[in-house]
Amino acid sequence: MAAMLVGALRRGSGCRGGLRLIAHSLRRFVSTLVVAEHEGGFVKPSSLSALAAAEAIAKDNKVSVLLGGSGPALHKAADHAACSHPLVSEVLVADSEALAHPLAEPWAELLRSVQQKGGYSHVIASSTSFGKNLLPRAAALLDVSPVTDVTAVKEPHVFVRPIYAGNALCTVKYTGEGPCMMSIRSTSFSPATEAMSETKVAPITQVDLSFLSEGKSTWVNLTSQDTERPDLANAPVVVTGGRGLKSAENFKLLEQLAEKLGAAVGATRAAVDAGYVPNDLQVRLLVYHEFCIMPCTAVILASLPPCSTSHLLLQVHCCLPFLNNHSGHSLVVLFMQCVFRPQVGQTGKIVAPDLYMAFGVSGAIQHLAGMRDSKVIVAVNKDADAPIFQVADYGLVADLFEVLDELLKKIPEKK
Ligand SMILES: Cc1cc2nc3c(=O)[nH]c(=O)nc-3n(C[C@H](O)[C@H](O)[C@H](O)COP(=O)(O)OP(=O)(O)OC[C@H]3O[C@@H](n4cnc5c(N)ncnc54)[C@H](O)[C@@H]3O)c2cc1C
Repeated sequence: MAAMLVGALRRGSGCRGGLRLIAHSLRRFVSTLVVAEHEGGFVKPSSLSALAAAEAIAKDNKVSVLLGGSGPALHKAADHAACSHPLVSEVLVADSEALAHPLAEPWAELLRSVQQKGGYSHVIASSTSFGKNLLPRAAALLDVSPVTDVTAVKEPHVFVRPIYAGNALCTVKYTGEGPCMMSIRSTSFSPATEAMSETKVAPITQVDLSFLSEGKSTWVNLTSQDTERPDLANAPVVVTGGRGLKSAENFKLLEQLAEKLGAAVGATRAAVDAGYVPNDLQVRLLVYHEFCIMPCTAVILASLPPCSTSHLLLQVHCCLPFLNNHSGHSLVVLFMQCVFRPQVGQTGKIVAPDLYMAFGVSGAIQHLAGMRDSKVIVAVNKDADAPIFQVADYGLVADLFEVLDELLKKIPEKK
């Protein structure tokens, strides 16, 4: 129906009043599927931002929330989703062990199936590691081209997204067939703060998962370091150090400050590469079956430098068609080790905390791309011409070691 209406609009048939009527009818057919992530029985803040993006598409958007996983936490999160936003009209729950981990393969199948049944005009996921991994794969299955990293919605099919490491913003119009699949930068869409009335709790429906087949990838293990520090991506205060810190020993001063402020610690790529920052090591082991691997390809995969999960998985997915073309062996096991770094920027995390403090950071565009949306930016640098001062709300031209020393003396311990 919506496609027919678009056709009529494109042909320009009818009088202006008729067109207005058609455009009005078209708006009524906006319906959105939000792929939600959850943790500890609650929908994650980044997915609540995806709901805010759905509202930006149309005030009368009919929103379905898709949640997957298994166990009581999933059902608790479904209850949360059902009353998380006034536009949510239904919550779809996919309860299966196969969806308990963020493996793109079964999730992409799920998304394709739910989309084909629901015929949504839009599908939204957050630009998290999971969303970035899932969306292109699901879009390929549905034969559409996704719009990624959307920061603003101008019209239902017109979006703003950053290009050139966030140095420019471009407005793009999605002209493809439905659905319009998009990932959004959660820092650009504030989740609704008003509580929903109890009468507006959306119904929860179980998704039929009979189509799920045994996939080619299996989740084996995840080990991660527990830390009491807030997660870098969601922390309200971030304290970041750059190459100006000069050593891993000095970086500990920054950690002491973060401790006192209850802040997350970030770093520039230069500081990470110089080895100033302890890495949070996470090891993810994936097993890929049924395709062959050429020795030279194995070398490429094994020598990947430490990088973010999404970056690493993207590279592996890019290799898959190549691997499949060289069949000959039936089982291949790839051990992928992924180091999660506290790096902020184009190739690191995108953050937008209430307070961002940068010590000894020059402000390269690749770094600014990851933090320029922070509400208040404080920069300490001994070079008055450092580009970081162009985005800073408060800038201090000073030796960072003197400033850190004074701050550590004056700020009381966190209770
Ligand atoms: C494709 C690509 C992707 C990239 N992605 C990222 C990314 O995601 N994140 C990222 O951060 N970078 C990224 N980079 C690297 C980026 O270009 C810069 O090299 C990096 O951000 C610089 O880090 P820095 O500011 O710590 O170091 P520098 O540029 O060396 O700056 C150090 C600063 O410390 C100051 N300083 C030194 N001593 C003191 C002192 N005692 N007191 C006060 N100030 C002092 C200096 O004046 C200087 O301004 C990327 C680069 C490329 C090519």
